[in-house]
Amino acid sequence: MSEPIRPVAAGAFSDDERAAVYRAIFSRRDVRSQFTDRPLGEDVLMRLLTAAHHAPSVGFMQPWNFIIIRDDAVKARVQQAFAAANAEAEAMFDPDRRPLYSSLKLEGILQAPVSLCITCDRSRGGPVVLGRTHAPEMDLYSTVCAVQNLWLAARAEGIGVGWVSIFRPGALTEILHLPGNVVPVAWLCLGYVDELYDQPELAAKGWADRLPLTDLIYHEAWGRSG
Ligand SMILES: Cc1cc2c(cc1C)N(C[C@H](O)[C@H](O)[C@H](O)COP(=O)(O)O)c1[nH]c(=O)[nH]c(=O)c1N2
Repeated sequence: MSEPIRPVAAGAFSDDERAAVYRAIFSRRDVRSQFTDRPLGEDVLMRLLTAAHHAPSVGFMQPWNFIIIRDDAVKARVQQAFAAANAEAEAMFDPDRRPLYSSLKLEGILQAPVSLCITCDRSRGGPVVLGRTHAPEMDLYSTVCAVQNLWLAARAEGIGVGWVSIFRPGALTEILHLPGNVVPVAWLCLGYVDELYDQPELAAKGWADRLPLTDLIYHEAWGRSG
């Protein structure tokens, strides 16, 4: 049943509102080690999940599920899965970069009070989904939009989020008993933070710098700068 369309004003936000949106975008960080012990309640978690659930999705497919993990035993298994994959990853970097890589903390799975696995159900909506017929990966992209909504809402709530992706294929599927049609898109560590880096931690620690935006903009076709 479709509802009648009720238009809402679509003008620019007030200066303060706009500043708040950009502040969330620019001060959002990937958090690995600054989590405090402050418990994360159900109310705020539901606000974050509601923000995620309002993300755009291909054909309005809403392919996501949110698996909330508070159990230390499950977190411990995931942390072990990280450690196994991270040891492999470390060995793949050039020897001259390896010491720096080893010094980086790349997850806070056991420190964060709550973890969240955001999944993508690739079969939701059936085999033909508006906008996805020629590009099946659009459901995965939609799920990433949900992650980003949550990440920004969390920043506004004073909650840090850390995305951990250093897992062997199938590790999260096995630990979380995911069915075959469901892909684990993001393992997110969540917890209140008192402080954040003022720049990406990987930049602060000399791993990578932010690329100049002007180098990334082309006009009309690939490679044509203004
Ligand atoms: C898809 C994906 C996957 C990962 C990440 C991000 C994204 C988007 N990031 C966080 C990443 O390192 C971080 O976003 C960048 O370094 C930029 O820093 P800020 O997010 O601005 O703090 C990340 N960080 C980390 O320490 N371990 C990880 O496994 C991952 N995995």
